[in-house]
Amino acid sequence: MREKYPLLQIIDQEGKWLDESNEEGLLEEKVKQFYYHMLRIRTYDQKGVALQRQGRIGTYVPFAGQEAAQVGSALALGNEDWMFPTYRDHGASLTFGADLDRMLLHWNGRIEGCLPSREKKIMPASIPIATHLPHATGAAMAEGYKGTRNAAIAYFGDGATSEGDFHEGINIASVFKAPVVFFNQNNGYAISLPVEKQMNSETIAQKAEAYGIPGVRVDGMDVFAVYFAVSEALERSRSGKGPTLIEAVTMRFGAHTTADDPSKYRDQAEVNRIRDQVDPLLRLEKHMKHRGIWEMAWRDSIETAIQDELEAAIKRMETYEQPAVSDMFDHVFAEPTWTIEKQKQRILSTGGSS
Ligand SMILES: Cc1ncc(C[n+]2csc(CCOP(=O)(O)OP(=O)(O)O)c2C)c(N)n1
Ligand SMILES: [Mg+2]
Repeated sequence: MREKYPLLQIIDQEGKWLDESNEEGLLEEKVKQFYYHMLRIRTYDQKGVALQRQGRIGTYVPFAGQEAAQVGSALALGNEDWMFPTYRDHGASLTFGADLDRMLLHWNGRIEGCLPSREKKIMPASIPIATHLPHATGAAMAEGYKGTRNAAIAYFGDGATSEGDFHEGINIASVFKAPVVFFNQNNGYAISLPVEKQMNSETIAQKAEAYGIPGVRVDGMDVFAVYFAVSEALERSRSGKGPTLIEAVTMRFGAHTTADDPSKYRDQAEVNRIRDQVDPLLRLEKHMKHRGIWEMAWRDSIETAIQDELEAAIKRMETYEQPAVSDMFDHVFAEPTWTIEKQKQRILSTGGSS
């Protein structure tokens, strides 16, 4: 099956074009945009882990290693498209236009963080695995009924492919030719479970066959390959041909979440050893050097701007108004039940401090 679903790559590990005819491929500006967003979300991710370790935010979900998959896919989207991310895809959400302040409030456990953007159609991160795939199909079908050319993208991991919602979401999208792209990031693990124990299929892309849709396997560490694969799938869906299943083969460098210790189930020293060889940012940097479009001064200037942006946002998060303890009862049901109301009144009568 690996022969049938070969890994799509545009640049090799050393950043060189695999097919010389691509030379003229992407404009310098676009390449710099890829690098900028990958550096921005990596810096944000490093801060996220540090903030959690310092007790300044709650549990955090790192995505280092998956930047090319998240940036390449998000930048392929059109302004009016829908994004359905998981808890690990905040890098993709930020790249697509999620509000940084809201994202930080999300990690800080604030209700305001639940809606990532007011402008873009970015759904709140799905914590339940795969439940958002049928939602993405529904949003895409609605766009189809309205006769727009807008599409939806659903992000999900290798573990999500074992869920019933994966099957339901893709099957109905295929039957109705919904304009949706199913974007899988195969990072090799569902928490501690390696993908070989998750499924007997050699690839995730081949699962597309069961639904009668195209399956594409792409190197998730190659931002160009991801960008082209997702752009092509989106174009296909916009022209009424239905969904595509994309498997981006990637790697998570860190823990599943800050509450996880990966050394319990994988050789973390080995991950750290090969990290630099497979790092998507270093690969893009090498590519830019080959093309003669790498400037250290430019790299330093964007890094400073990113650091400043993040520090200012973190400051705003930390001075953000504290929620009242009784607020927790306001978001349980649209109309509170009498038990919820009673508990709320009890808290309020103690001054909201118990
Ligand atoms: C319906 C459901 N079942 C179980 C869980 C617990 N859980 C949280 S993350 C996770 C693993 C998901 O792995 P994968 O789909 O590969 O995504 P990754 O975390 O690697 O990005 C599981 C089982 C959940 N959140 N939702
Ligand atoms: Mg996974």
